[in-house]
Amino acid sequence: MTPTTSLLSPTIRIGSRKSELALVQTYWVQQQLQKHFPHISFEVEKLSTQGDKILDVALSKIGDKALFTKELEIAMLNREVDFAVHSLKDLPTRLPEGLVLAAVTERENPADALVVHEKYKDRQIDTLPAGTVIGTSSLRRLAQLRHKFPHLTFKDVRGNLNTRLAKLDNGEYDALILAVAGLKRLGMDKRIHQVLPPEISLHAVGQGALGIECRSDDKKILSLLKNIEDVPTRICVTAERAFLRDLEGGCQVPIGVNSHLDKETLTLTGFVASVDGKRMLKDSVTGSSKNPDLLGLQLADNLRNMGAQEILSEIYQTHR
Ligand SMILES: NCc1[nH]cc(CCC(=O)O)c1CC(=O)O
Repeated sequence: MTPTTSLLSPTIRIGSRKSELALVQTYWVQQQLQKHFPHISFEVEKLSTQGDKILDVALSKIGDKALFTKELEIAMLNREVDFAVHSLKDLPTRLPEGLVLAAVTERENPADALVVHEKYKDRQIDTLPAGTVIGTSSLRRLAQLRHKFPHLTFKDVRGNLNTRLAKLDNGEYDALILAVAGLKRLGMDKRIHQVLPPEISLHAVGQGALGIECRSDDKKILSLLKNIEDVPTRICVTAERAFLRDLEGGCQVPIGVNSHLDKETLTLTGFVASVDGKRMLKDSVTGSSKNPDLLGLQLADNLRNMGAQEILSEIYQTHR
């Protein structure tokens, strides 16, 4: 593609959250675009979202799913920024009128990682002693780990990655479950003690991928962003997001996925669980990668037929 640029082309403004991880991700996107379009100038506008401000409330108790994205979306609709870079897993499956998921970049390892306090450096997730205090703020991680390891103790943890790791090191927690992707992007690979396999932890929808959102009528930005789209990642996350969109209701729910693309064949695995981890419904579907939405909907249907709706309705009643 030939860069559409001239001396008169205005600076393109990229919206980002202010957190260290968000900025690393946004600067990476800026750099990729800069390689494709050396004559365009890109600048990063740092905005604070509700999720960056409310740090003392459990994420599962804050109803708003657009916690980490709303302020950026308002800025796009107000034409204060041209597009926004998100961790795709923080981007709601339904976007506001006038905005689209313009590009999805190549996914980092989407798995969850176990990070341990020094005193457990010789243990793995399945050899941690009873009562070990695990920090997580995700109902998905909580339900899956309670299901497999009911003898462990779980405690909510909030704050950015550095804050969480400090709370681990000072003994407030014995271990944390964090995304491999976030740790890697911040250069903290060394803190990854164990990458949890899908049999233990299915990841969040979109985990490990970046989602870039822009105004649906902005043809110039849409075509610019297509240059950094990763097609295999787009196929996987399209199936994952269709699955979640079809099942989720008004609040955070214990839902996880795994997708595997082999040439033209996509396999999507997903679960819905009760928060206590006692009921766990899991299934897989396989089909053509040409219609990933369909696979997501099929998997949601299968889980509903297995009784997912009952679990979800209970969660909506008690967590509201
Ligand atoms: N909700 C927090 C969040 N949003 C995105 C990431 C990093 C991983 C990713 O890009 O999926 C994290 C941290 C975590 O889950 O440990």
